[in-house]
Amino acid sequence: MGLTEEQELELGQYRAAVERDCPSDIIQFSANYFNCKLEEQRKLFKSQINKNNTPPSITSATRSSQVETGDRSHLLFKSPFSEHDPHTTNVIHKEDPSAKDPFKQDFSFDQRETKIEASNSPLDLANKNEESLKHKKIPMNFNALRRTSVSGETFEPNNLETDWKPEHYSEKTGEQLKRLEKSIGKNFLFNKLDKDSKKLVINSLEEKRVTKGTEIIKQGDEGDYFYVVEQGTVDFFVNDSKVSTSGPGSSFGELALMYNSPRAATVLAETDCVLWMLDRLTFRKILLGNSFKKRLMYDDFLKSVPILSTLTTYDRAKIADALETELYDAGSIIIKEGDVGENFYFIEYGSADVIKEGVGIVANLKQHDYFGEVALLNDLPRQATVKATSTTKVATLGKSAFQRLLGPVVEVLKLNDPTRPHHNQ
Ligand SMILES: Nc1ncnc2c1ncn2[C@@H]1O[C@@H]2COP(=O)(O)O[C@H]2[C@H]1O
Repeated sequence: MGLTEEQELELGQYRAAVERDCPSDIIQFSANYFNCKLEEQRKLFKSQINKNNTPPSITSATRSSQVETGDRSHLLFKSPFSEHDPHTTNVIHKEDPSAKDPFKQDFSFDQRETKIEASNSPLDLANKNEESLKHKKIPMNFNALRRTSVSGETFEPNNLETDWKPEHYSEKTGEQLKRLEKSIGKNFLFNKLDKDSKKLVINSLEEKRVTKGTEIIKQGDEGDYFYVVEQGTVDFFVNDSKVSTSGPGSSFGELALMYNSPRAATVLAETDCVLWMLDRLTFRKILLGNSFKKRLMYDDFLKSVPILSTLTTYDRAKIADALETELYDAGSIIIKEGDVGENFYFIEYGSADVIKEGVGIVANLKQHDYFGEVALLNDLPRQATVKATSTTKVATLGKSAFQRLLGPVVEVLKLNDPTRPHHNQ
C-alpha cells in the first residue's frame, strides 16, 4: 500500500530536517524531532478546542494554516514591496524565527504555552523555560567536543519544579533598582523578559566593583557568571589582541554559559567599573530560553551555511541576534528587480528562482543559499527578482546588520557576486 499524501509530506519534512542538521546522533535527533511533532499536534488540538470547543482533524493542511496564520494575525508582516506589488500582499508572515519549521518551532510554542498554562510565578517560568530548552531545541551537537558543564547541574523538569531557588537571590534596595533599571533598561536581553522573569533576574544579580586593569574574565577559563556593565568600559582580547570595547548597558560572558565552552575572550576593565553579575544557573534558566532563543535556534543553521563556516561562534551568535524570519508561499515575490535593497537573505528551507527582466530564470536557490547581497554590497537597486517556487522560509538581516556583522565574509561575497564577470559559481 502506498503512502498517503500527508505521510509523504511528514516524511519529506523529516528527511529535510535530517539533511539540514546532519545530526551526529540520528536516533536522538529523530526522537527529539518526533516528540516535537507530537507536542505540536497536541497543542494544535488544545488551542482549537479552547477556541471553538471542537477538536480539529489533524491534517497537514489544517496544521500549517493554524501554525502559520491562525493565532498570529497580529504578527502578519507587511511586505516592503506590497504597496506596489500585488503579488506579495497575502504572502509574507513575519513571525517567530521558529515558525513553520517543525523541529525548530517548538521553542516558541512552548514559551507561549507556558504562559497560558503555568501559574506564572517566576520559578514556574524559569522551570518551564529550562524544560523547553532541555527537551526541545538544544542543538544536537550542543556540547559536542566541548568541556562539560562546570557545575554539572541537571535540568530535570521535576527537580526544577520543587528544588531550584536562585542561589544569589536578594531583594534589591530602591536605590539599586533605580540604577539597575537605568543600566539594564538599555540592554536588549532584558527587554525580552516578562515582568516576573525580569524581577527574578534583577534580584539574582550581584554587584561587583572592579578597578581599572582588573582581569574580569580570562580566555580559556570555565564560565561562571554573565555580566552587565553599569559604569565604566571593558576591553575584549582574543589571543592577546584587542578586538573590541564596550560600555554602560552592554553585557558579556554569555558564550561560555550558553555552550559550556571555555571563555572565548579575556575581558579587562579599561576604567574602574561597576558591574552586575548573574550566576550561570539563573542565566541558563531565565535568559537562555528567552533572550538567547534566536541564537539557539539558528546555531545549527548558521553553522551549516557554507559562506559563514569560517566565522567564530561569537560572530555567528551576533548574526543570530539580528536575524528576522519571513515566510513566503510558492509563487510569491521575495525581492523585486529595480527596488531599493534593504535586506540580505538566507534560505532556511524552500526554494526560489532568480529572474532577470528580459533574460528569464538565471539561477535556482535552495536551502542554505543566500541572496540579496548584490544591492547591499554595491549600493545598487535590486539586480533581479527572487520568487519562491515552494513554501520558503528565509532568515533576513537588515542592511546595517549586514554591513556590521558580515564584514569577515564580505570579500567572499564579493568574489561570488553573480553580477561580476567571471564570478566563481
Ligand atoms: N570577538 C569576541 N570573541 C569572543 N568573545 C567576545 C568577543 N567580543 C566580546 N566577547 C565577549 O567576551 C566574553 C568572554 O567570555 P565568554 O566566552 O563567556 O563570552 C564572551 C563574549 O561575551
